[in-house]
Amino acid sequence: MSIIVDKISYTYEIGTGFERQALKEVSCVIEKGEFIGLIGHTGSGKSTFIQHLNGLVKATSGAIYYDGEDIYDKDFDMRKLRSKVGLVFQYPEHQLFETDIFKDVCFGPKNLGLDRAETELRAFEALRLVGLDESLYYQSPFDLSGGQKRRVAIAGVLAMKPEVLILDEPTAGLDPKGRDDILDCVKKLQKETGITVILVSHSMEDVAKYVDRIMVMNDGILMYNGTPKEVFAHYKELEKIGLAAPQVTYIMNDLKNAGFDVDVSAITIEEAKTSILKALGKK
Ligand SMILES: Nc1ncnc2c1ncn2[C@@H]1O[C@H](COP(=O)(O)OP(=O)(O)OP(=O)(O)O)[C@@H](O)[C@H]1O
Repeated sequence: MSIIVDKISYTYEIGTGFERQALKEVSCVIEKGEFIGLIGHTGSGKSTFIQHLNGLVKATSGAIYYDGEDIYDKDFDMRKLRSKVGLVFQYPEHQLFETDIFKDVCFGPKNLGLDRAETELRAFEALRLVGLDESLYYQSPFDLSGGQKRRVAIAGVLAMKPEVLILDEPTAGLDPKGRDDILDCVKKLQKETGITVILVSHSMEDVAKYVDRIMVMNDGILMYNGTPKEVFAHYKELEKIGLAAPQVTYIMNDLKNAGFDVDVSAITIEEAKTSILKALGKK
C-alpha cells in the first residue's frame, strides 16, 4: 500500500461569492504501516484533505495515486478505494444506531456482501482490537461511556479490513484519561495489525508521543512534513500559526538558552528527564 498525493488543490463553492480555496498544491507520500499525525488549527484544511484520500471529495486540480493507480482514472474502482481507506469521522458515536454493539460492528462487513460467518468473525476481531470487553458486545451502544462508544465506532470501520485507518479528531470531547486510552488503543492496534494510521488533531501535545511523522497544515498548505523532532524544531514558527509544540520542547529550549547542555529534541518527559540529569552530571 502506498498513496502518492501530487499537488492537489481544492476550492469549495467555485464560482459563487463563497468561493474558498481549502487546499493549495498539497503533495506527500504515505507508506504502508506509517502512523501519521495530521495537525492544523481550525479551518486549515485537514478534513478536506482526508476526504480526498478515500475519494469522497475530488481535487479541483492535481492527482492521487493509490498503489500506483490514478484514482481519478475513469476505470478506477472508487468503491474498492472506500473500503481500503477507512474514515472515522468526528464524533463517530453519533452514527451508532443498531440495538446492540455487535450488530453495529457487523453492519459494514454485511453491507460488503460477506456471509454471516465471515461478518461475525470480522466483528469479533475488530472488537477485540479496540479492547472492548466481551461482556458488552450484546448491550445497547447507548449505555456505554463516550470513550467506549467511540471504540465501537472505530471497530465498525476496522471490520471492513481497511489498509488505511483515518481518524478525524478521535479524542474530541473526551477527558484526559479517555484521550490517553483511545490513543493507546489506536497505537496498540496499529502495531498489532501493521495498518497505516492517519490521526487528525489540532494538538501537537496529544499526538507527539504516538506518531512517526507529523504533517502540519496551515491555511490549505502542507507547511511541515517530518518526524516529530524535525517538526518541533520549528516551534517558534508553529507558535506564529497558533500551534504550540509540546511543553517539553519549551522547557528544553529554555534550559539550553540558560546555558544547560540539554537535548532540545527530547519529546517525552522520560527523554527530557534523562537529558537533564545527564546535563547535571548525574546518572
Ligand atoms: N462545505 C464547505 N463549503 C464551503 N467551505 C468549506 C466547506 N467545508 C470547509 N470549508 C472551508 O474550507 C476550509 C478548510 O476547512 P476544513 O474543514 O478542511 O478544515 P479543518 O482543518 O478540518 O478544520 P476543523 O479542525 O475545524 O475540522 C475552511 O476555511 C472552511 O471554512
